Amino acid sequence: ANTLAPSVRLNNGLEMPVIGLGTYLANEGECERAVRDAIDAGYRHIDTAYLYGNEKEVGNAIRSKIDEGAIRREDVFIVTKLWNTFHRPDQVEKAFQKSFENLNLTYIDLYLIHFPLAYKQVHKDGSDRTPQSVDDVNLFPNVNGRPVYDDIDYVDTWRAMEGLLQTGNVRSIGVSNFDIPQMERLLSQVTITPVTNQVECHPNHNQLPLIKYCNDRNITVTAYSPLGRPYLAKNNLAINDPKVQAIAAAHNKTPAQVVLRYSYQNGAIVIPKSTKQQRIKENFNILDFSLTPEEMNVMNSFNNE
Ligand SMILES: NC(=O)C1=CN([C@@H]2O[C@H](COP(=O)(O)OP(=O)(O)OC[C@H]3O[C@@H](n4cnc5c(N)ncnc54)[C@H](OP(=O)(O)O)[C@@H]3O)[C@@H](O)[C@H]2O)C=CC1
Ligand SMILES: O=C1CO[C@H](CO)[C@@H](O)[C@@H]1O
Repeated sequence: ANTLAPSVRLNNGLEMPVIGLGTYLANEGECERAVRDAIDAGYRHIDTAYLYGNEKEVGNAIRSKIDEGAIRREDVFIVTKLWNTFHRPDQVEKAFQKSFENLNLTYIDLYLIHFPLAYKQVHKDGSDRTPQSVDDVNLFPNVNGRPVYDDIDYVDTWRAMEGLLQTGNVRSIGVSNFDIPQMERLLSQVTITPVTNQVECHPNHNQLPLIKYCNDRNITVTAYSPLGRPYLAKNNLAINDPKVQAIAAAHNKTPAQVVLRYSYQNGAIVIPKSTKQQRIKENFNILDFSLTPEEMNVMNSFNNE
């Protein structure tokens, strides 16, 4: 059997594995196999979202692994997210229910507010009709390419998220893409503290102040785009840099592993996405080495804030 990643204890007492599989752009036909490969490689945490359109495939993969006897439901941590068009408090349960049905997994471990901003809810057919179901909603309402926002306070959305815990269908709730002032405002007004804040986090955007802010309050930070999305070909991306290649060579690791290890050593949970079996394994294999303080300093130099 594969070695599993350790878990962190969340502020509600539940445990969340420190490495998860990302699934944004894990498309139809490849997502299910990638999730199965990840379970085989030792991953016990999968990150999806209603937005990604692959919740059914994620659920199918997990159920097939449960049916095979490879895992039990309680061995895996499944995360999905509330999209921006469903922030109205009376829409939150409906949107959750849709994700819950798509995943079809007895319960969901963690449900996140995907962004601290709301989009207006309009029908995807372009008419003025009120959408009758979640799948009727245009996920990117826009006028001439500009998003159409709705004036809904994320504090009100959060209170509806709190209500979901009563159903027993979701065990933890959290947020995503919240900055420190937004966290501060949320925490000052609500009773249940988010278990995590999932944010963009990699050497070029290392989020050290946010990690400290959250960890001081017993909130984990989940690092999304932890490789820095190499396909966007940004300048100065750590994963492509000779200094990172040298650090990797010194540890007999790959640049991707060094980049993931860096955010992990900074205290973040990492959720790299890959649909390639070899990379899925590679990205998981970051727990058997550590970066020295000098190497961490080199990695810190990529931060561009
Ligand atoms: N809450 C939010 O708003 C957001 C959440 N997320 C979540 O975080 C996850 C990860 O972030 P994501 O944006 O996908 O970006 P990542 O930083 O994880 O990069 C993924 C890209 O890197 C490639 N890749 C994977 N492994 C390696 C490797 N070892 N070496 C070189 N290239 C590699 C993948 O290609 P290939 O698949 O071909 O291997 C893919 O193109 C998402 O999938 C999603 O679940 C992401 C963005 C926003
Ligand atoms: O989760 C996500 C995946 O990436 C998308 C495109 O950048 C984001 O909009 C979204 O937050």
